[in-house]
Amino acid sequence: MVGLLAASGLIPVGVLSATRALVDGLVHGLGSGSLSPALLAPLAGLALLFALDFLLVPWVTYLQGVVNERLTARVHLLLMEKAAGLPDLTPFEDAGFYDELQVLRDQAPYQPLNLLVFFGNAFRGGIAVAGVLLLLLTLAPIFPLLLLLATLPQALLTFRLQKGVWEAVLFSAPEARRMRYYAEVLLNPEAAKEVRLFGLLPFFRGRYLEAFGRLHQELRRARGRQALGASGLVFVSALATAAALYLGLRQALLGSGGLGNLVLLLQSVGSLQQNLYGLVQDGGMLYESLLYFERLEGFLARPSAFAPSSAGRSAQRFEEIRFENVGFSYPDGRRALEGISIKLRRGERLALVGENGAGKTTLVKLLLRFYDPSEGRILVDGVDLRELDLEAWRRLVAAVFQDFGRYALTLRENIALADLERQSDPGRLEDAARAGGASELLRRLGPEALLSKAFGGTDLSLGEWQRIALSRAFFRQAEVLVLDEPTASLDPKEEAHLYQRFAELAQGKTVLLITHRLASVQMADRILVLREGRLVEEGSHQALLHRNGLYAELWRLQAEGYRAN
Ligand SMILES: Nc1ncnc2c1ncn2[C@@H]1O[C@H](COP(=O)(O)OP(=O)(O)OP(=O)(O)O)[C@@H](O)[C@H]1O
Repeated sequence: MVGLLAASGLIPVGVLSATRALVDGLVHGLGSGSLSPALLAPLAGLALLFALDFLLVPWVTYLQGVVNERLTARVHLLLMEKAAGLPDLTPFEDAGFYDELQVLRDQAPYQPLNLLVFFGNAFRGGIAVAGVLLLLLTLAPIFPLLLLLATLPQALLTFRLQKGVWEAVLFSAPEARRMRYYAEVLLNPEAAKEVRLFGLLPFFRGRYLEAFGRLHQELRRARGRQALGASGLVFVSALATAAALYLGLRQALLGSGGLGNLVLLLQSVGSLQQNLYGLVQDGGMLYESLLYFERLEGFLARPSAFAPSSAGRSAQRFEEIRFENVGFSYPDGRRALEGISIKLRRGERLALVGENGAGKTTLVKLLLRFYDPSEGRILVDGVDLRELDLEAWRRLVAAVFQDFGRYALTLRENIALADLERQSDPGRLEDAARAGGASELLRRLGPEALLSKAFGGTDLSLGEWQRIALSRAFFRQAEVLVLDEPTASLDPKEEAHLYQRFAELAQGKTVLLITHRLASVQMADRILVLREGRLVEEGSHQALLHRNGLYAELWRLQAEGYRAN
């Protein structure tokens, strides 16, 4: 590609010198009535050069296309590997991280192409400019100097201002992100029902326009500065061009240079201006692309807050997990847990109960080491979780999260994601589906049913998706089973079924069950009651009822609802 670009950069120089030879030959043979060989050679040369120009363009485009596709895929892969490869969730708490990721992701489809196209153009333009200047040097050194004066300051200024526009784009990243979000609310199916019911189109449209107004103003200012600055230099440019043309004309009139030289000079002014200006434009865009790749590099080099995990001890099984005076604040300062000390023995079934925002999910997030505690420590058989091999530790755990994933994959894949090494084990798939209450679904749709409307498959109800999520957790035969509101979307029959099967399903596993349905916690060996991040009660169902505290109050409230009639 570089070779082809260099060749095409030399074409304008070839055209200029062939034109000069043509004009000189013409002057020489004027009146002879025949085509002399001195005319034929430049003529053929010109024809060849034009043809070559045509020939090179599609090949350069072809190569740029091929390299672009690969480069774009590579950039996306690097972003995916970085974002999903970070072991913790802390980066997602940081608006700067989001911004950075969004800018990098939004521009990933075109910055690689920009890099290639603008590098190509700038490279070709650079060669053309250098060639034309060298050619002018054969007339007299003053000519390239004057023409440079006519064009270079303008070019440099434009380049400097282009940087301003790019910085404005970066600066306005949060606005651009908001615009994108408002548009997505209206364009994506998730909010389609509420958008229609509540008539939200004008609201989100208005929000979009507000964000657009701010972004647009910023960009317009930067662009205005660019245009204004460039017009300021127009006099310098005109004077230098006039001087060069005057000198050339005088030389021609004095007979010290042929007519060919004058034509060369006239054409060079146009060619230089065009090429140099193009060079600046392309150089500016190239600079922008390079800034993108610089940011990408910075993002990829972003260190993780976590120490490398694979260096740690690899837990295969455990006897006891202990929270020692654990406290945790989210990176935005929100206090979520305070002074938690609990012990969880192998095979024990623990229920976590408490009002919304009490810290139940946060506790699980710490157990899975999505975050590290702000105070205290979590010990697995006496070893700090931070010193364990993180991957090995997580392999011991299966979980159904409140916001479980719904993947646009087949039913089988949706379940087998929890243990991809066993994904082609049909017996295991059936067992997991049975455990999670998805047997009937599996039978009705078949394992290869695609669960996505967007890709031409089918969709499920929320409760059916929850059964899939449960089956996924059971597919991974883990030591620890975390269930965060696992029955929130299940019908009463399936919920009852699940808890009837619970003893069998949880056999040999250590279970952490978070639920607001207190009827289901009775099967736990022990119940922990959290309130505002603190552990306020602990014991069996009976013991807690007896105690007549928060648990008993919540229990009575729920029981009354059922007893009312
Ligand atoms: N990413 C976050 N950043 C800041 N604060 C958060 C974040 N996630 C949760 N919180 C806050 O931490 C506290 C505990 O939240 P958590 O999700 O653990 O509650 P929970 O007991 O699971 O509640 P629920 O019953 O509603 O699921 C809440 O006050 C919540 O607002």
